Amino acid sequence: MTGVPQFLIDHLPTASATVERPHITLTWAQSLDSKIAGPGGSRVILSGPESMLMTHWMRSMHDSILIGVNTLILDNPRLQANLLPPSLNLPPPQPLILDPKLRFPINSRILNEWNTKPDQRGKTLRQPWIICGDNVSSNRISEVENAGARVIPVKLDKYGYISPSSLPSILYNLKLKSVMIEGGSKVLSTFLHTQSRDDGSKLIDSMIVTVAPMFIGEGIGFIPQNEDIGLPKLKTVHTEIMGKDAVMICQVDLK
Ligand SMILES: NC(=O)C1=CN([C@@H]2O[C@H](COP(=O)(O)OP(=O)(O)OC[C@H]3O[C@@H](n4cnc5c(N)ncnc54)[C@H](OP(=O)(O)O)[C@@H]3O)[C@@H](O)[C@H]2O)C=CC1
Ligand SMILES: Nc1nc(O)c(N)c(N[C@@H]2O[C@H](COP(=O)(O)O)[C@@H](O)[C@H]2O)n1
Repeated sequence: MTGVPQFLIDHLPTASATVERPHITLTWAQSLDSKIAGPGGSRVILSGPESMLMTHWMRSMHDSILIGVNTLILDNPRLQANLLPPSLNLPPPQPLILDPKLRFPINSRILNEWNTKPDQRGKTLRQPWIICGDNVSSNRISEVENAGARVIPVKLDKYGYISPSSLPSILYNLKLKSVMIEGGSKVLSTFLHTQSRDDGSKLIDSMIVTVAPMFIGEGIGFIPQNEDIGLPKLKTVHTEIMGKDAVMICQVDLK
């Protein structure tokens, strides 16, 4: 694979997204028994080399990558498109963390790399942006900002979360045209249970799922147990075999 996989060009129209109507992609990698991590949330390598590279192409096709704070704490991910050739000089995606209580660990890898590799800023790295509740203390916000991250306080919903339906307006304010939501389980669940944006249009534009031919058994499901009622109807727009894995592109079917 020397360039963006053709099926992503054909079925992931992020290039035509606008700040006024940002494109929202929901994506994850799962086992055949629908697990995204092992016991206690331990990280599992599900994607083979081909689908992992495809995931990094997907990252580079979006303005931003979003995860929940638990994924940040458990996986300590890099959230870069670092598997792609550096010679392409592709702009790095903006890391966004949904973190209502601002539990953000200031020793996280995304912040450490931002602070210790100033020459890579804007090349392979962007400053971590943390979206928290507007009830977080100013002392805590200063602590995280002084450590080098940007903190964006927003109104929380009745569950104490960043409301999925309000994400488009948050992206609009941040001038981001697209976001790739990578998980984890709780974030995938609240977004899958929310059909529309505050303006009434469809929330999720694309859903891309890598299915790895393995069973995990005990582990973390793609959504938490007992949250599988009320999930949306889907239609498959494309499937692709990538090495050992199958990649499905679906859309929410509002009909
Ligand atoms: N295989 C894959 O593709 C992936 C696997 N994972 C795995 O997922 C696991 C983590 O998932 P999980 O524990 O569910 O945590 P999440 O990463 O989904 O984070 C959940 C937390 O995010 C905060 N939050 C803010 N807004 C929302 C919202 N709208 N909906 C949900 N949460 C919100 C809350 O923080 P607070 O509690 O502070 O209020 C919540 O508890 C890890 O084990 C990781 O390895 C993660 C990504 C991809
Ligand atoms: N596509 C995919 N395949 C897997 O097998 C995975 N375990 C994940 N996990 C997600 O990727 C993040 C790690 O990213 P970095 O490589 O550190 O940049 C992890 O936090 C999950 O969001 N994804």
